[in-house]
Amino acid sequence: MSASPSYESICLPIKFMNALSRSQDLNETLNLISYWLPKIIESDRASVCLGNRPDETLEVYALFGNNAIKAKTILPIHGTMVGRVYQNKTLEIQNNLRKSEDLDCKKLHQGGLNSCMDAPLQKLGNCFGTLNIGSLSDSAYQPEDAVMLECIANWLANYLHSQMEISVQKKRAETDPLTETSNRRCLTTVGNEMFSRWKIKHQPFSMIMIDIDNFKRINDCYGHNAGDQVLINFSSVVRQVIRKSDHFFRMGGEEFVILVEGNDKSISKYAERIRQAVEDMSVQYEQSKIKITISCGVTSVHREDDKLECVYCRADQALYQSKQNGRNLTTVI
Ligand SMILES: Nc1nc2c(ncn2[C@@H]2O[C@H](COP(=O)(O)OP(=O)(O)OP(=O)(O)O)[C@@H](O)[C@H]2O)c(=O)[nH]1
Repeated sequence: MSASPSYESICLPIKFMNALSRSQDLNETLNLISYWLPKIIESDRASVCLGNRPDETLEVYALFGNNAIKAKTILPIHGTMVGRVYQNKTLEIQNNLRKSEDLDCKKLHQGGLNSCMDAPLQKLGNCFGTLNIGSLSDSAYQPEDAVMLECIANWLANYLHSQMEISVQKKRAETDPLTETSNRRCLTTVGNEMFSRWKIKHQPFSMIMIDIDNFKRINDCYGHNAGDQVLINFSSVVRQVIRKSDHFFRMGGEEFVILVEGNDKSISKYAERIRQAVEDMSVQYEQSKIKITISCGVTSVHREDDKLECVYCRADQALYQSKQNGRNLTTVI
């Protein structure tokens, strides 16, 4: 390493400070941190890990530089240096990675690194992640570097923690608690964004509106809890059939919407696949096996549509026709 940083001061790039204070998004903040950290403490790799409490794992959320452990990698807490730092809430330095028995250190060494240092990210005494750097050099990190990383981690933990809180609350506000699908409020946001992209960039999209058939009978026959279980299982089956790029919403009651990006000519076949998957499923509730069917209304955005509601109304009309024609059907308008 070149000149050692001093114990008394840290030099922070103004561009980093400005970008950090402007960032309103957790991912953007994580990426900013991993991008700028090697410029503050000389390193060949920087990453941020966030803890996943129920799973006892850590996920690499952002990464810059050497790719020895890739972003999105899930690391166990036990048997890793990063896990120990997370659990003990104490910074660690490993200046000879080839000698380490820790899983993450071995991976870093296989990827060409020789030293690493991890610091806990803490708020109110709780550790929620780690800030990590790595170097190609042997014995890269000295006690003064540890003082710096710890200080930076404590300072950044405030930003990260408040943004994590905001993103949890945002997710909660946009999620239906029963089925864990996005809710109607989220449909308005995502739908209007897709509609703007259609108007400005001519990127088309389609809407599939779904309504469970004779759902009232299920509640009447088996009880409200059974009805809830049907809604949960139905949502899970739909999530298995749709693609990652699709957006799935619960409008309320037993009515759902899927927004599909792009100009999918086979959208009716796609809706049929969903309808068939639901027809094939059965919900075990106490001693009963409950079968359900759905009706679908499908439409794509048209040139003459001047707002999202036009698409919504057409999908609703198509759904109405499916109901009128006997249910368990898909209608395209
Ligand atoms: N269990 C349960 N039932 C719900 C929930 N939300 C709405 N419902 C019930 O869903 C039923 C919907 O009934 P209807 O609107 O008459 O529709 P349907 O029986 O599915 O009939 P069609 O749509 O015409 O096929 C009502 O009895 C609502 O009380 C929920 O979260 N859980």
